[in-house]
Amino acid sequence: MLNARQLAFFALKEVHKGAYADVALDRVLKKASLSDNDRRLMTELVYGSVRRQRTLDALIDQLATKKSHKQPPDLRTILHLGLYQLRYQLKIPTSAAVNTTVALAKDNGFKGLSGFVNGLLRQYARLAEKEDPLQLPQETIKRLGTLHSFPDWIVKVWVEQFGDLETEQLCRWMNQTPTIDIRVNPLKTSLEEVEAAFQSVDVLSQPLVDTPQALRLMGRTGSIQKLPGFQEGWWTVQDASAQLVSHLLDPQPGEVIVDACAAPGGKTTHIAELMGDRGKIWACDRTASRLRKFQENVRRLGFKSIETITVDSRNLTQLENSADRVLLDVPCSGLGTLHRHADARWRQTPISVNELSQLQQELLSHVATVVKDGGVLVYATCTLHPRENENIIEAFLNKNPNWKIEYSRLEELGTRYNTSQGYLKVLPHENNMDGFFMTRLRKSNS
Ligand SMILES: C[S@@+](CC[C@H](N)C(=O)[O-])C[C@H]1O[C@@H](n2cnc3c(N)ncnc32)[C@H](O)[C@@H]1O
Repeated sequence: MLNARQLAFFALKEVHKGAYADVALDRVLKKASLSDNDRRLMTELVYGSVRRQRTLDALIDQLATKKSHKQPPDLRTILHLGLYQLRYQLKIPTSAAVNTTVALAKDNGFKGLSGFVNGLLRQYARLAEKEDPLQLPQETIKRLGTLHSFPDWIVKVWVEQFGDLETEQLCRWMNQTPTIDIRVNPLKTSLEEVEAAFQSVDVLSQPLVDTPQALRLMGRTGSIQKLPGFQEGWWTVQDASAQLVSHLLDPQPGEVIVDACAAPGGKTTHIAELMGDRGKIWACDRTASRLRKFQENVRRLGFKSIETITVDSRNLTQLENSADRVLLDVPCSGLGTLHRHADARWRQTPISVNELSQLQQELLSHVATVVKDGGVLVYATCTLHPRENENIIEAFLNKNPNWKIEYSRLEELGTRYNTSQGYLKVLPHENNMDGFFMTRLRKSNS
């Protein structure tokens, strides 16, 4: 039977061929029969090695005569696995980390290089007894990028916004294991009832400030969908900061709402809850497969007020001037949720950010035409990049003098967020929630 490290190696090979880390991990896990402990170890090794890739490569560059990118790709992956355990999995004894990595090398075509693997890992372990073996560049961006394993361009975007100190806190935060928040459906149950149901299966949870329907799960939960109340539609998994978005929209019973980028429906279903399922919600998305997932969620939660439209919302002509409120939760680079996707930091690039920013601009300028005179539009992203946030809103307001930022609702949502200039920014290192940007705009009554 294959062990957790061997399976982690298979999954990482897929990732290095271009697969998403979660997809590769799931595919390998489905075929394996591992104990819970081994599943956890494998998951940690795959996500950790992907996340810490830059730091691990820097160590190989230092400790081997051949640079990391000149090593055979599979050998580099094996070294990542070994170094990851030595550096970040301190509960694993050094001898176990080294010996299992040497065995991996032997079993996967590198018998002749097992001595090299052994030597490199033992050298790391020896140096680490005295001080951190990682040698860091002087220059701030490269230093933070190497130490915390982020590409320079992301560190630069953050240093320009938050300064060196906060960027370091943010990088550390994004390397943590993510927490899980749920949103309780008040049309079916209460926070107290869900807390008690979770307690009955030894899962602890706690309410959060500013988001009245949120519970944060504490410790191990096992498979989320098996927790009490999921099938019954009592709750939905949604980070607390994403819950703030629909509170900012503040939809009222009986209104017409358009959610222009709706799938998989986290915010649409929240809107339906806030409206008591009374009114009409048009949920639009251009990706049919994501809308199918959306419909499953709507069925589970049991809402009648939601109707879906498969459409590119840049051509949403049928709903012009029809909505009291519009939510535009655009596709974005996700720099506020990097902790949730181990490989996301390596997938995005300055070029993808430019493309997204173009799409966001087009979506905003068209979707604004769906709002009635006097109506509201909330623009939201889960990123921390001004090109997708402040710059989009500033350019829109400059071109559309009949739209203004509405400040009052921002303040009502809680004072612990950065709300300068009318933008509510959730900063993970300060608020301990996913990074988000949101703003509420109102169209004049012309
Ligand atoms: C950030 S996600 C939305 C998440 C969703 N609001 C939620 O809370 O579950 C962005 C969505 O925009 C959709 N999308 C991307 N480009 C689009 C377009 N031009 N028109 C409509 N939907 C689009 C994507 O398919 C994706 O589902």
